[in-house]
Formats: sequence, structure tokens, C-alpha cells
Amino acid sequence: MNQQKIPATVITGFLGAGKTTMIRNLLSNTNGKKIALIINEFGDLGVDGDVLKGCGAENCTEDDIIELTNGCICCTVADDFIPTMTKLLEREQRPDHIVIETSGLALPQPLVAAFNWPDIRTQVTVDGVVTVVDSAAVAAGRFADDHDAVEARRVEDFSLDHESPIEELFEDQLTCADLIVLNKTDLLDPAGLGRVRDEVASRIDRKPVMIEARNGEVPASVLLGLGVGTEDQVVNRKSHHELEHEDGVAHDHDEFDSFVVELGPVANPAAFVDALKSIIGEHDVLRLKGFVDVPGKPMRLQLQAVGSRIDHYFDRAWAPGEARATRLVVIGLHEMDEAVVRKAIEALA
Ligand SMILES: Nc1nc2c(ncn2[C@@H]2O[C@H](COP(=O)(O)OP(=O)(O)OP(=O)(O)O)[C@@H](O)[C@H]2O)c(=O)[nH]1
Repeated sequence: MNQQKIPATVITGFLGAGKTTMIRNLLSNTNGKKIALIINEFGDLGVDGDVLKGCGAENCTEDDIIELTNGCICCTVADDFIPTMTKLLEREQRPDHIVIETSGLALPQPLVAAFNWPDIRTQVTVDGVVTVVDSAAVAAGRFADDHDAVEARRVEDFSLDHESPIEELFEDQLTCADLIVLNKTDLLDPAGLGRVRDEVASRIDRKPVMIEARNGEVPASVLLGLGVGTEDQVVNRKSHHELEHEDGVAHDHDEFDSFVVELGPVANPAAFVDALKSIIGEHDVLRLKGFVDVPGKPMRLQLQAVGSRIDHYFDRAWAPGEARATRLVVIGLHEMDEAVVRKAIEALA
């Protein structure tokens, strides 16, 4: 049997960069290609899966969307990702293309390396790694090393062996890229965007192609079909973690935490969003997302916060028999005080 290898595109990028938005767009214009989608997110609430399953794409049905929820994909490659791929490849109707959305906190390197496992390597190749960048967050200095803060942490914790975890992850995700999408261009002027381009370029030695996008609108012909075979090159794209721990110390996400808050109905969404904005700013919440039950409304309110920028819109009707609920996942650095943030959010409903 001489089957062609199935191309797989890995989509990575920091929390809230616009990965799900880009994939949603992609699914609405796949040029007839049948797509299988593997999604992984940090936190116990499958928001991305819900959003993507809800888009009703013809070439990527609910059966073709697989959620990996047992942890961050880079740490669960052997237990989760490999068996999932194996099962996918055993399907009678194989996909034309596989798209993998990593969690916003994932290191793409271990995932790409997994494509060299014997059973996978013969059947699939990494078409390319696409790293989505929140250009507005870069411009706001979110990934710049805050030397004072890092030094303060170093004084408190002598075991700290590296710089800001956010900055490191951002660089690791760029380091692995075959294509960089500078997203959220609508939030910057051309000069600001030029500075973001320079900053991103300065953080990597290789020179992957960089394109600009708004709302993740990138044609399928650009995203799919890069034809790189990244699994053969991953050794040259080592993450900070791999460079620091060549002795094989396991990677983990101890620097980040997430929890889910469940609340009652929210009668006044505008006031709720304003109050959330304050809580996010005060406690330096990195990402907050989920769904809100607004009494008297047949539709579910989707809420998406990246830093203190919050989008909210009614995304779909509550399904018959579906329990209406307000559930939000909150992600922050380990220092974030879960009890205090939880209490502050719970007090809003
Ligand atoms: N203004 C603006 N907002 C955007 C753009 N792209 C995405 N967003 C918004 O940014 C927020 C996060 O987008 P997602 O697509 O969920 O980001 P993500 O990278 O999948 O997030 P995680 O899975 O949590 O890491 C949502 O509110 C999007 O609507 C853009 O180009 N411009």
C-alpha cells in the first residue's frame, strides 16, 4: 500500500493570540479539503472546542474535532496525542489535512518531535508550524522582560533559573515557527505594526515568513500546504527549556494556574464586564473566557478576555435541554491568588 503522508499543520501562539479565531475562519474556506482538528487548551473548560464545533463546517464535522483535555499537549504527548493520532489514522475515511491547535501555554517542540515516532512518521508529516502573535500585546510590552519584576522574584526564589515565563514561552513558540501570523492588526497603526515586526524578528535567529492578519483571516492556500516537513528540523529549534535541561528534566506548567468559576445568572452583562475588567487588571489575570447565562435571553453570551481587553457577544441559542450556566475559566501566573480572584468574580452575580 503506497499511501501519501497526510500533512498536519500545528497552530500555536500565546494565550488569546487568535488561534481559535483563525481556525474558525479556515474551516469556512478549506477549498474542499476534509480537515481533522485536534484541539488542546489549558484549563478545564472546553471553550475552544465548543466554539469550533458550533461553526458547522461541512468539511470538518463534530466527529472530526477531537479535544485533548488531560493537560497541556506538550506534556501529554505520549499519553494523549500519540494514541489520538493513531486512532485518527485508523479511521476508514482519512482526512486530507490535520490541524492541531495547541494550548496557549504549549511548547510546540515536543509535539513536533512526536511526528518522528515510528507509527506516526510513516503516515503523517508536519506541513508547517504556524505561530499566531497578538500584535497589540507585543506593542503593549506584554512579552518584554520586566527586569525589575524578574529580579524581585529571583530574590524571593533562588531556584528560579530562567527569565519571565511568559517571555520564554513567547520566544519558544516563535522559535518553532515556519510561518508567523501577526494578528490583531486592527488594533495598531502602521508604525506600531512595524515596531512589532522588528521586535518579533529580533527574538529569533531563523527568518520565517511573517504575514499580517486581522481576525485571523488568512486564506487556506497560505496556511495549508507549506510543505516544510518540520519534524526533520525540530532539533534546530530548541526551546529555552530544552537548552536548559538537556539532561531530560520534565517540562511542566508550574508557573501558570487555571481554575473554573461557576456563577448564577448575570442580569447586567455590561456592568459584569466592567467589573471583570477591574478584577483582571488588579490581579493580572492573563486570560479569562467562557459562557454567561443572561436571564430572559434565549442566546448564550460568550465572553473572551485577553488581559483587560474583553469581547462579549451572544454566540448561539441555549440548546433544548442544555443547562443554562455561567462558567468562566481563569488563567494566570502561579502567583495569582485563586481564592481572592474567585471570590471577587463570584460576588458579581
Ligand atoms: N481586535 C481583534 N481581536 C481579535 C483578533 N483576532 C482574535 N481576536 C479576539 O481575541 C480574543 C481571543 O481570540 P482566540 O481566537 O480565542 O484566541 P486563542 O489564541 O485561541 O486563545 P487561547 O486558546 O485561550 O490561547 C477573542 O475575543 C477574539 O475575538 C483580531 O485580529 N483583532
